[in-house]
Amino acid sequence: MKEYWTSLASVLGVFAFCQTILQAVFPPELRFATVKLFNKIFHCFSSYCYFDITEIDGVNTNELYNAVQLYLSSSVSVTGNRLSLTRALNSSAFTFGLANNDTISDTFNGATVLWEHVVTQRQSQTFSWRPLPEEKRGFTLRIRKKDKPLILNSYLDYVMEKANEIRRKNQDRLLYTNSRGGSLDSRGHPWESVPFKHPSTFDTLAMDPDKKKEIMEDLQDFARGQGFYHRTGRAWKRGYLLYGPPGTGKSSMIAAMANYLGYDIYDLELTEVHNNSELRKLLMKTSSKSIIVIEDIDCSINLTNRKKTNNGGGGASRSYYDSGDIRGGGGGGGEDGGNSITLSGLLNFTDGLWSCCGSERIFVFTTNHIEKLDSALLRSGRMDMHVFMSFCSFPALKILLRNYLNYEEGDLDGHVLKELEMVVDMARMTPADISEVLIKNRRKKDRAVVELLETLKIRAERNNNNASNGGRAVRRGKNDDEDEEEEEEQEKRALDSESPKEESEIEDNCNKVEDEDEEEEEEGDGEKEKIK
Ligand SMILES: Nc1ncnc2c1ncn2[C@@H]1O[C@H](COP(=O)(O)OP(=O)(O)OP(=O)(O)O)[C@@H](O)[C@H]1O
Ligand SMILES: [Mg+2]
Repeated sequence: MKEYWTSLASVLGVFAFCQTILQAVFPPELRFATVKLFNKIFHCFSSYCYFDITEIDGVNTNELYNAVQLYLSSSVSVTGNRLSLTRALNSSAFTFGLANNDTISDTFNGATVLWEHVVTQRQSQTFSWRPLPEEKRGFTLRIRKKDKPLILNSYLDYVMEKANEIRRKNQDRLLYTNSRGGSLDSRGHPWESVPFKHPSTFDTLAMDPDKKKEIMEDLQDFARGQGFYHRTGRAWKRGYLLYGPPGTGKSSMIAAMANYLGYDIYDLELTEVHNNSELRKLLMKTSSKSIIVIEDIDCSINLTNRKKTNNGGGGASRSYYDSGDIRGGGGGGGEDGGNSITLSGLLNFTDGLWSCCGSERIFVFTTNHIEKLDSALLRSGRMDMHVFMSFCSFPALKILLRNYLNYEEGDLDGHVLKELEMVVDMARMTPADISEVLIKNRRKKDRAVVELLETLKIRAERNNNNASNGGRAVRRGKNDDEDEEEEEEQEKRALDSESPKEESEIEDNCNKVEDEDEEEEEEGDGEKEKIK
């Protein structure tokens, strides 16, 4: 032990002697330069190079720092001994982090890198427009010099991508709205957000299973289609138009889409947007991987501009090109003089050059009255997929029975099922109406089914009577020389062909819901014949 202390004392003596010599040889003003020089010489011969990624870059937060922190959280949670734990606002998951001044190694394409989390006290408060944290934080990335091209080209991109993935997985989706009449928040952001917690999924959505599958596949193709969109020179976006009577699940479908893809929702309140340029700014502030929704599009956009030049229906697309608002059309026209958004502004929003300022975005418009929409708005490329949300069909009814009563197909009496199948189409009830009947009696399953069957039968009978009364009224209005049999045959043909059937269904429903006016039913039939 004595020997140990003696040798330690001699080492310290030598160290003190060297320090004295150094101080004598190098005056204080040269000392700093000498250390720098030694550092440089050391780095010249070292096979490593170092990159500092500081938390604050000038006055802005360095996105790469946050990304690295998140990226490392996935590997750190497995290997680290001392970890920092955080839970971000709106997040439902904990995030692990590298503790202060700790290191972790990572490999990428065969190259090994070392990350160090460097935390130091900020020496003096330098001048800044905003208060800076007391600690200076950053990551130092150590890589071999020979790996530099590989790491700089692809590793950092990979880190960013992985971090975004983790963020999406950890963070609850957000629902944004612009309902502040165009004012900005303290960060200059025009959207305000709340966590998006809608529980609707494609599993709970009551609709035709084939149609549902088609939509889910379309969404998947879109989400995985970066290469395809790039190759074909198309902006990476897709438009869906959901149309149908109220209470058929249009809003529920949007929530299911967001939950399926893990996207945020931007619910655009058009009545709060003052002009086209404001609309464009809102678009610019939306993020990728999001769904931009305009509900009840026929009610929210002022179509008077269209009507001014629209010579009575039919010429909708012509009005787009003829409209005075199109003067500034290429760049989002109409904003120069007006203080309201125009149809051309909306078209540019969905399809103009500015619509590609982000990527991987879905536009969803909903309406109860597709016939009121301008054909320019409906064309492919803007609204790529038109989804008719119809009255409750038998397959959809089975989904509702499963959702609300926990009934699987085999649980119900075969005879009851057959009866339900027979009346459900004729009843033309919306899933919302049927849900209400089921919710009311959800504690007494048998009663729920009996009451549902009764309601369906009553509605079916009423519709049947209405149809036969309406049919008679139409026939009364026809010229005497028209052959009745031929008329009936034409009606049958119209019902057989799919899309006119859907259109007539909406109109029939609207007539029923709004005023059940016989005259409107006549108009509906006239319209149906136009489509034919
Ligand atoms: N297809 C459906 N599947 C499951 N539930 C549905 C469906 N349609 C409607 N519902 C139920 O009815 C309620 C209203 O539906 P939703 O708001 O989606 O209808 P909507 O078509 O958007 O109506 P509106 O045109 O009035 O906006 C929902 O909360 C949901 O519970
Ligand atoms: Mg809705």
